[in-house]
Amino acid sequence: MNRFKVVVANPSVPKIAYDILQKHCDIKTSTVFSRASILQDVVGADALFWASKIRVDKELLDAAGPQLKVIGTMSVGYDQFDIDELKARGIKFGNTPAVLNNAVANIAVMLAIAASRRFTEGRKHIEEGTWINYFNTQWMLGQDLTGSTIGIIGLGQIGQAIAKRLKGFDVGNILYTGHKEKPEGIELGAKFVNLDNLIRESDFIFLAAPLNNQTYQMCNSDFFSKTKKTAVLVNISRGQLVDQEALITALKTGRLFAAGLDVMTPEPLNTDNELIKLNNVVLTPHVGSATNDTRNAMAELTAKNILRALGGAEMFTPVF
Ligand SMILES: O=C(O)C(=O)CO
Repeated sequence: MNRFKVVVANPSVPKIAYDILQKHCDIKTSTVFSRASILQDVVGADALFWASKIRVDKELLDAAGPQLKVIGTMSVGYDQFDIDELKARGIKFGNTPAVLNNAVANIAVMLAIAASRRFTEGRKHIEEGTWINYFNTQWMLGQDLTGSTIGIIGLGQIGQAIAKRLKGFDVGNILYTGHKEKPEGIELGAKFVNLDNLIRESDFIFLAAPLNNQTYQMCNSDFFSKTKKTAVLVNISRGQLVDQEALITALKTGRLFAAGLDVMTPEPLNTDNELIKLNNVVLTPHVGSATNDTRNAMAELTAKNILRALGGAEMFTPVF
C-alpha cells in the first residue's frame, strides 16, 4: 500500500488512531481550531480524519484538492458536512455509529431523571441555604419515570438503546416516531405513532433523531403548545432540533415541566444564556459520548474506516 497523507483535524484525537494510521500514512495534525488554519492544513490530503464542528463544504474540499477521496468523522452525527458536495466528488465517507450508543443512551437517562427530579433546583437549595428545615410533603415534587409514557423521536440505534434502558425503570408505554415503523420497535414493544400523538401523550420526550431539513427546529412553539404541562424534554441529538426561544418560553410559562439537554444552541452556550438561569433545566456540555472507552472506540473505528477506504475496501461503517 502506498503511503497516504491524512490530516487529523484535531490535536486531541486518542493515540489509538495514530497507532493504526501511521503504519500506512503520513499524518498532519491541525493544532489550531480555526477555519482559516484548517483550510491550510487540509491542502494535499488524501484523507481527512474529522473530529470538528468546522463545516466541510465546497470551499474546504476545494482547498484540500481533487486527490481527497476519503473522510472519516469521529462522530455519529454528520450535519457539519455538505453531503451533496462529498457525493459529487466521489468521496468515501464514514462515521462512528454503534460504538457510542451506550454512553449517549446513559446520559439521556441521566438527564431524564435529573430533570424530572429537579436536580438543578435542589442543588441550588443546598448551595443557597434555602433547603427548608421541616418536612413539607409537597416540597420539590418531581415526575415519575416509572409508569410514564415515553416518546422517542428517532428510533435509531441510540433511540433503541434509550428504550432498552427505560424498560428497566418499568415505564408504561413506549411510543416512537420517525420515517417508518421499524421491526426493532416491535421487538422493544414500542408503538409507532405520528408526531402529534407522541407530543400529546408522552410524559418524557427524547430527541434522538439526526439534524436534517426535516428535524431542524421541529420542537417549536406549536410543538410546545401540545406537550403535557408535566412533560420532560431530553435532547441528546443536536441543539438545532429545538427552537430554543420557544423552549425557554415553554419552561418559563409552565407549558413544560423540565428539560434535560446535552446539546443546545450555540455550543459552547453563552454564559448569560437564559437556559442556565432556569431552575427546571439540567444542562451537560455535549458530553454524550465523552467516556474514555467510547472516545477510544470512536477514534479506532474512524482510523480503521479511513485505512479501509484508502486501501480500496469498504469502510466498516460507511455513510456512503
Ligand atoms: O457523535 C456525535 O455526533 C455526538 O454528538 C456524540 O455525542
